[in-house]
Amino acid sequence: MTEKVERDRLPKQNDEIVTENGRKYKLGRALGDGGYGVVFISEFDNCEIAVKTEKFSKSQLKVEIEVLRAAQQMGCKHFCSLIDCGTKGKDFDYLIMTLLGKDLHKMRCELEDKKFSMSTAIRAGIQTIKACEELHRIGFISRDVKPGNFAPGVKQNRQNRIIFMFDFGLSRKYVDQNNNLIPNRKEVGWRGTTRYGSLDAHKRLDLARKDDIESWFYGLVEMTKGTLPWRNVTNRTNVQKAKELARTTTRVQFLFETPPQYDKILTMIDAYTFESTPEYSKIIKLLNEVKEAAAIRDKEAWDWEDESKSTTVNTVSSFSDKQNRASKEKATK
Ligand SMILES: Nc1ncnc2c1ncn2[C@@H]1O[C@H](COP(=O)(O)OP(=O)(O)OP(=O)(O)O)[C@@H](O)[C@H]1O
Repeated sequence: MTEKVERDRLPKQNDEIVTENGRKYKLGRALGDGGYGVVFISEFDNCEIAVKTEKFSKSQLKVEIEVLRAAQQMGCKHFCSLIDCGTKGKDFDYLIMTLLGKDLHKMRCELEDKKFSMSTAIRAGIQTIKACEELHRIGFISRDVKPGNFAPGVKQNRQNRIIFMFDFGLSRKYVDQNNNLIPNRKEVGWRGTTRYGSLDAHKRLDLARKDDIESWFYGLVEMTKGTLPWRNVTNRTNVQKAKELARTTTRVQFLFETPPQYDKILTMIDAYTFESTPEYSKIIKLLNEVKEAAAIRDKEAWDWEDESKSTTVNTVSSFSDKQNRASKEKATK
């Protein structure tokens, strides 16, 4: 009788990961549940760090490692440092990186009125588009830009004023070795998270830098207003329709109580094509105009640092397709 080979076993709290060169990481509590894995807290050199693990056969960590390596080489500001990485047999892959705080989606949902102050929304908007610009500069697109994939760093590392981009499981190179754009592959299928997906993502088209910026814009509006018109719509085609209407019939409601600069930014984004280089500086300039008009200063506390504003409740995130697929798989097991 052949013995059944066990594989795809994720580690648990209190397990130890021993790397190829003998470093040991004792896993603490789980910080988050990803699509096919778990992120744990751990310690290295007396510093708290994060350990992302993914099932061996489903692992997307290779591309994440590529992104973090490239970001490190190019001195990017809005990315975690890659501390270690490896594979444990046929069980799981792991990636060890800088610890971050709670993501912007969780942080917003924990606020009393579920929306950020203009000061936090604008400053988070500027930092998150800068993170997208850095990702694009190193040759990758995210294809899953959303507030849930950005988080501030932690005080321990003096990074609590910086917002980081994380989760590159759906990322892809958009340029080749010679830095030429990879040609449009036209129809390739859905990628990303329904709530923040670009119109071209809904059309299942190949995505480009402009799609990351369109998703970033939906996140900006949500952080500012606390909601998006398609928040409670589950059917993807109806979400697409709502996004299309937000350009025409419902544009005024969509952008109601947002600064007039947001309207200009949306017009700019909608003019982009697959090949366009988004005008990051122009968009940041418009956001800086909002900052100046409202006398917002960089030193101000973030909303989540202000205890009077926070209610700590459990939040339901907007799940990516990877997470949805993984939970369905779990449920059918
Ligand atoms: N460096 C980090 N520091 C602290 N927490 C983290 C870190 N990286 C990830 N997390 C937490 O773990 C959760 C899952 O991480 P991540 O989004 O990278 O996993 P994923 O499997 O790619 O998830 P998804 O299915 O959303 O694509 C995050 O929502 C976050 O709460």
